[in-house]
Amino acid sequence: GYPERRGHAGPGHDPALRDLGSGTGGSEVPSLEEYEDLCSLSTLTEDTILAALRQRFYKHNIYTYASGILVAINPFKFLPIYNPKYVKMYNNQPLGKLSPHIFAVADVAYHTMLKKQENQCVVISGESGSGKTQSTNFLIHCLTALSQKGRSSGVERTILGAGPVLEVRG
Ligand SMILES: Nc1ncnc2c1ncn2[C@@H]1O[C@H](COP(=O)(O)OP(=O)(O)OP(=O)(O)O)[C@@H](O)[C@H]1O
Repeated sequence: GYPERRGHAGPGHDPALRDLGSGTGGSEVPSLEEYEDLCSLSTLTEDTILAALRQRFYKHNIYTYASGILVAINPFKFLPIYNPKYVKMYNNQPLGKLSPHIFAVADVAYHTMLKKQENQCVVISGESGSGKTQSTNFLIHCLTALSQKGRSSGVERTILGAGPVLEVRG
């Protein structure tokens, strides 16, 4: 499990990341039924999983963990959760300590690579239009931001530029 996993998240946790982009100004009381990790659900059925994801999505929390897997629901609109502040916030944090986020996955892959000196792999799957390319871009953005070299060498632009070519080639 996660070293500092919160599991069932109640009100008052991690105020910096609660209900991002919901426009409620934080005045809305978070529901006790809001789970950041689907493994914390007491009853695990398709219905309870979808209900938990739906409830989070309505509050603009598009990311939810299923243990070490990140479930992302395409919001089809801009959410202000990808700026450098968030790269910094997730830097060197154990998975599950902060709210679920694609930057948390990137950060864990990056730091595990450094620690173990082994290549890491992030598998992104989903149906067409679900946000795989966008998620890949966010991952690369975070990885290059975490790497000092990435910032000066323009490697993010180079990798992102290669994406469409690779997609065309299947
Ligand atoms: N996290 C996100 N925030 C905002 N918009 C998003 C996000 N993820 C996806 N989108 C929107 O959804 C659209 C489709 O996403 P994307 O192209 O990443 O899907 P895909 O899974 O790669 O699709 P395909 O398999 O057809 O290539 C994007 O152009 C973008 O407008």
